[in-house]
Amino acid sequence: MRERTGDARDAALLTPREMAAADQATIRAGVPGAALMERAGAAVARAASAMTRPGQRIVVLCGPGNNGGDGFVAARHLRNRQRSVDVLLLAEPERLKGDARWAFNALSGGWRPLSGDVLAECLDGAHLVIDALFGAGLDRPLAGVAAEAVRAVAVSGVPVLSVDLPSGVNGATGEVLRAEEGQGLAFRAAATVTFFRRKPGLVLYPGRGLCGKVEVAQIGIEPSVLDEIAPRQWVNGPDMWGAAFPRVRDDGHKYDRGHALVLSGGAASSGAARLSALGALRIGAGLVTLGAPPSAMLVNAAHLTAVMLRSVGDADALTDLLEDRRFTSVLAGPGFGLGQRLDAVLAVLLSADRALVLDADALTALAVDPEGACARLRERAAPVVLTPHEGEFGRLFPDLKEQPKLERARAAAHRCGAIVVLKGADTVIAHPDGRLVINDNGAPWLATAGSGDVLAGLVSGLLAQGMPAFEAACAAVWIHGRAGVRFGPGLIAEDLPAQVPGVLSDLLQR
Ligand SMILES: NC(=O)C1=CN([C@@H]2O[C@H](COP(=O)(O)OP(=O)(O)OC[C@H]3O[C@@H](n4cnc5c(N)ncnc54)[C@H](O)[C@@H]3O)[C@@H](O)[C@H]2O)[C@@H](O)CC1
Ligand SMILES: [K+]
Repeated sequence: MRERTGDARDAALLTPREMAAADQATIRAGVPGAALMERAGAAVARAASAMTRPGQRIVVLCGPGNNGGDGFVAARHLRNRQRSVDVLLLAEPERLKGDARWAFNALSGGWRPLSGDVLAECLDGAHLVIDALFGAGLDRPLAGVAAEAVRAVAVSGVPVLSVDLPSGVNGATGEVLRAEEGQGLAFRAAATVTFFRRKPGLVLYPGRGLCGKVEVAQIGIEPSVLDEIAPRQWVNGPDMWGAAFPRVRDDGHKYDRGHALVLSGGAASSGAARLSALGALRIGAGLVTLGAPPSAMLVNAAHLTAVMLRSVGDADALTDLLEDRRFTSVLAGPGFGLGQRLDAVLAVLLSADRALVLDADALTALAVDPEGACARLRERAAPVVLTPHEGEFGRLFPDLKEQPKLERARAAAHRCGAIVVLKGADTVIAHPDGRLVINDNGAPWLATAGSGDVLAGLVSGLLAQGMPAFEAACAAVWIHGRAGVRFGPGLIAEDLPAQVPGVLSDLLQR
């Protein structure tokens, strides 16, 4: 693995507001807005050319703003490439402004107003639709002719290439804008050409499911503008955490690689903690001990080999065990079972000066008193990583439930001073200081019983090795995703730890 973290600026995700600031900074530095639009439109035309052959028909839907401007430029280039292009305009031409007006004039005619009838006529026999209705400037749900166009294109089955974002998708949140009543509407694109950097709305669902294959085109914006804009969200990848990843020393000892303690529930649900323990061991913790109640000692002993086993019947036993300073991280929650033992164990853990991962039942137990839990978490000096899925998150932060995913995760991390891993197909990892990473390498078959237990174990295994908590959480989520992709369909949680070595050796070769 690379010694240095790569340029995290490559992984930055820009909200529409940040993207507008990047455009403006570039324009202030002397690059005309029309030059940016020309490159943007040309990139769209290249992508559209690759999706069609000369002589084929392309319908370009152009909106009233600069997204439409990109569409005019693309249409001009595509005509030069011998495509037959219908430009349908969702605005009075005299209302076009600035760069969009320039691009419209440069098209020199050959357009029609967008209406249901004209669109139906154009879609018949068309090979591609370019969606240049709305991009970063979308500020209300699609309605009227635009909404009809989305429906008609969907019914036609003609593939869509979206410019910047599928119209209807909020670039900051990935949500489809919808009126108070009723469903939201957005294009479902086969591909999207976006500019300079990806947008959160292309990485978060439902936007991620609507944008198809995403190409990021460079249009002449210098990466140095990011220093000024200072975006606070990135897409997950080794560039974000590679430099902090634990390195195995040639002359190292197992105790140099940390000792993770994983707490098990009762006999019938002890499998979850074993999955976590295997995850922790596979990701490189030098030692892993499973702390089980007496009733679960036999079953755990029968199933464990490299993982050590200790009896931890109650809070006192845990306190005694933690006297051993060599335990460097503790994980509680998977399969633990709610009740007195968990409450007592949590009380010990919240005041213990060890890196902590709280998952599953531990999160449910904290949700009995969310405010008190956050206050206690905030007081801790050692790092905490919380790994809730949506249900657990909703119980722990009930007032945040309705907010968009990024804002929810950010607010929760800030409130409890913990790293929050909000799990899902688009897992978000939030730092209390506002930094946020979105994961995009998962596979649908990772949504299987016990998968989250392995993930919690991976986090605790990295924490045990002293990796900073935010980086550890991001790395664990990414490696977990990659492990799932590597195994493929049919995956069960038991398969995940065994995939970790392969993922690690790929990483080492980067
Ligand atoms: N110089 C620049 O700023 C550049 C901008 N670029 C393009 O410009 C886009 C952003 O342009 P704009 O800020 O003009 O925004 P848009 O073109 O996305 O749309 C803004 C316009 O649409 C209207 N509108 C928003 N939602 C609507 C709805 N649901 N129904 C009807 N009308 C609606 C707004 O009132 C406004 O008139 C980017 O997505 C990108 O495609 C690129 O050309 C690169 C350069
Ligand atoms: K669009």
